[in-house]
Amino acid sequence: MSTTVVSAPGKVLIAGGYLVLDPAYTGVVVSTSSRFYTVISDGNGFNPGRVTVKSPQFTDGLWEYDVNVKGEEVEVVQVQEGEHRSILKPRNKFVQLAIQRSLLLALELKGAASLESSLSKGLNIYILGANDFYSQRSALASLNLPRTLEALHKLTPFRPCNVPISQVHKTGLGSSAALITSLVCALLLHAGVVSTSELSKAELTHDRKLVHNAAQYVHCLAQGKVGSGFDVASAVFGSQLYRKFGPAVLEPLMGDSVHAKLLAETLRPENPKWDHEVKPFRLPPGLRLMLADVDAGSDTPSLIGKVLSWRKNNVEEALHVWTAISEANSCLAVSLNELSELNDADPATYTAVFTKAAALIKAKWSTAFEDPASDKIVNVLSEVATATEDIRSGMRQMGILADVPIEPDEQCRLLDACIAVPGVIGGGVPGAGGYDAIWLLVIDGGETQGALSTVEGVWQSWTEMSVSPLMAWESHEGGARVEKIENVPGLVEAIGNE
Ligand SMILES: Nc1ncnc2c1ncn2[C@@H]1O[C@H](COP(=O)(O)OP(=O)(O)OP(=O)(O)O)[C@@H](O)[C@H]1O
Ligand SMILES: C[C@@](O)(CCOP(=O)(O)O)CC(=O)O
Repeated sequence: MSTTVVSAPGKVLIAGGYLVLDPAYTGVVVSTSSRFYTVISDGNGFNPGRVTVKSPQFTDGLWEYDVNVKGEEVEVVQVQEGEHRSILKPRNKFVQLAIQRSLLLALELKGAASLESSLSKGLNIYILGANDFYSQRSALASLNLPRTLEALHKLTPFRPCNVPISQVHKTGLGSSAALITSLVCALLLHAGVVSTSELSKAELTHDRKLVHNAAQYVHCLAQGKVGSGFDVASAVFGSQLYRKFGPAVLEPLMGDSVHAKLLAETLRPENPKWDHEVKPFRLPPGLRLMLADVDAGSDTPSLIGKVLSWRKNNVEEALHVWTAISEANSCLAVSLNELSELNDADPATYTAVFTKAAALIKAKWSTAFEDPASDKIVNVLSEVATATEDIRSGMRQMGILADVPIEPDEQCRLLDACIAVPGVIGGGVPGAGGYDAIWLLVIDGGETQGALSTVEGVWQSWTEMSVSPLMAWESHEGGARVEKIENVPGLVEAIGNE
């Protein structure tokens, strides 16, 4: 059987942090051009049922499993034999659960003979994350390279991190959600549960929904909790306005083991208990997402715990703040969509406005255009800017009230400096906030680079915190997708060099 390759993008929650944990609110999530890749091929046939998983970027990135189909069960046991039999090999709960539950679903939907046949030669699986998922500061420093996009492009794709997986410095793009999505989707594709043709369709097909439900389930199980799931949803479907599903749908499946029939019944897309909402979305033409990793990462679970307990103990105050943030979040989504519509209606005027606005600070926009068509476009652009400012002030207020550093002063100063650059529309702290990252929306100056290079200059010369750019922009390829291995720069080499 041929090689199966599936990629899934990372994410940036530009609006809706915390609120999206409650299905009453939606989040605006942008999926990134930086992706996780899973490559599956048949083994050499000496060990039927042996599944070998390698993550060549990590010093401990090797896990071997023996998979046995036993009646209505799929047993996945980590292989412990080898040179150092007395030392238990490290486990990878995320990977092991993805394999067990995906193959159990395949058993129910394709039958034992089909599953046994796809495992008959064993499977070799490679998992690789784009460099953006892991901080490249030390790599740049060791090569004497500056922290710039140009320098990042010089690094080998999928470069080894030279540490065990538990010690890697993640950048917040959602490595575990992108990994689980690419792995679950690749396994379901390799086992014939979903098809390349269905996954290639632009619409939200049955197959894509099944991948979503399965990946969402495995991710929740591996994390030991049902979060909002915006990260898995964007890894599967791409940029979107997301509303969380009620956790009740997964309750019957959260135990240590699960019956194949119940698994398939629960995960099938027609199950009405899957009540999440995915409204596909994309950033308007001419706007580019810029991301930077800021040195000290924050502990998201403890931030979440504190915010949720503040909300529980201060119901009215929290409702007031969340309502204001939610209104600003909606304004952001509506005005971004409106810009896309204005471009569709009159691309020439749209491009002319963007070209002129790119060179101006926001305060000058309102007086720079005289004709009504341009005026309309620049007004909506200003609404985007205002919405990002309103979101930031709401998030800062929530941080103060809940005593949590959502947009701490250091991040606030950095964002203010970036947003003052001509051509920068707005920005914020992604997701839960804290000290770990910032995002910006910038007018894409094309060849001239404009705001992009000025912002990079601000980041490079920033001394209060160490700021390092990420290469990602918005994914134009949507969510999870089937790849040809030779079309992904560096992938063959990353696997071959190992
Ligand atoms: N390249 C990889 N290969 C195998 N497993 C990986 C890889 N990257 C991440 N993982 C798995 O994902 C787990 C990390 O999950 P965790 O929830 O801490 O990350 P995250 O919060 O998604 O990361 P991020 O900071 O990128 O948002 C690791 O412990 C490991 O099990
Ligand atoms: C705080 C929260 O709403 C967003 C966390 O996002 P991030 O992992 O910081 O990008 C939690 C969640 O939605 O799971």
